[in-house]
Amino acid sequence: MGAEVVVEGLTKSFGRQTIWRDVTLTLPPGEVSVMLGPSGTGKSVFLKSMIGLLKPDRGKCVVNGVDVVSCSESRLYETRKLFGVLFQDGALFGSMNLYDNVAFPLREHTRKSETEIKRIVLEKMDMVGLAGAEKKLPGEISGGMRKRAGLARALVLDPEIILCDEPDSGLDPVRTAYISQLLIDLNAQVDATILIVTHNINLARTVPDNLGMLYRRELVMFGPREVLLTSDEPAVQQFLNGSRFGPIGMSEEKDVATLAAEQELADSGHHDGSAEELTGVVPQLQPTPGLPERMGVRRRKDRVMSILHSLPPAAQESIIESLTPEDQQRYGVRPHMATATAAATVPAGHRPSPAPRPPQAGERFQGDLSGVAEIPQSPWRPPHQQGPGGGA
Ligand SMILES: Nc1ncnc2c1ncn2[C@@H]1O[C@H](COP(=O)(O)OP(=O)(O)OP(=O)(O)O)[C@@H](O)[C@H]1O
Repeated sequence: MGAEVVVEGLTKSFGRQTIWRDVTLTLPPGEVSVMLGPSGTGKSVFLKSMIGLLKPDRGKCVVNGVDVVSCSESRLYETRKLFGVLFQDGALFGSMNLYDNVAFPLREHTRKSETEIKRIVLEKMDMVGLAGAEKKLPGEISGGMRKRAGLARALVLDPEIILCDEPDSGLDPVRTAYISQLLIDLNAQVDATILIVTHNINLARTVPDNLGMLYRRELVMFGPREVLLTSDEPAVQQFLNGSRFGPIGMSEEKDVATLAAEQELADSGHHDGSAEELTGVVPQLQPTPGLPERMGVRRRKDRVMSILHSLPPAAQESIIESLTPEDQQRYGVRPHMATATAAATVPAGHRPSPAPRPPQAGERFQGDLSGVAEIPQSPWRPPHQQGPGGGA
């Protein structure tokens, strides 16, 4: 199973420019998470900070008990071996064929024989659908194949955590769908913790177990995918719909006058440029038939049900609806109970419309929804309730 990554109060500036501040989140072991955010919000900087390539000003990023922000160079070197990274452009060596590119970390960081290296390289190239392409040079293959080769290279040291920087960049929608499926299939096979940064909405809607968004130098939210996908936060809705109308502007947030002018345009029927008004939670991608079941999904179910009462009602409903009738019975929940409970706890005339604001990073939903779910014996506890060494 992949490692848990606990990020606490992480803050990063370049000179006087704060990129993001007080980022706090936990990547649950073996689950797939996506970090969304408009261009330039510091998603790549976040990934680089997690592996110690950039030094945050404050905060922690703890992996297997080691804080990569403050640890010694030698511990950082060791801890980095737990990570496999797919950089935005694949970061392949142009003069080496794919075989040598994928073999590179093994030759660099291990003492394995060439026979053993060959076995591993061929296995990983097969996993990413590149069997037979070993002799090709990066310049001779498509962008999608370069991403796959980058992923194969990220896998050779059997990482516990895989970081993917915009795996969809430069790919058409069909190739993006293939790479999305590949990421789910890889997670099913290796059970690694995966964090993907992207601004691709389709990937964000269909791939992850958890979704977060960086915006205005902060983590707007991070949690089970249903929280962000049912959020009525204007910046989140605008981003998910790829709309010009909303608080996110061309290069920064908009002022009140611009927002009012936009509202007038919208009211007069002007189209906002978005392709479609998608709302809600679409089904998550499943591993290709024949591959193992994703263990992360099983663990996530117990984990999410243990925090269900802290989530906004719309997210709760979506989670409850995604359960089988047997699971609903096992957890003691039924459809519509979250919204009914929420409505019952708010005085008539003061009902939230349409749903209360979802919890921000580090903030809990304020409604009285305790007792919505009864959790059977589950080893998972939120990080702040864990003792030393606690985990899933
Ligand atoms: N080494 C650096 N020195 C100074 N500024 C930097 C450095 N690296 C990144 N930045 C700045 O940090 C900000 C965030 O950059 P980053 O590449 O992380 O954004 P992003 O969210 O990944 O964007 P995109 O989605 O376009 O890839 C940008 O303003 C960038 O110019």
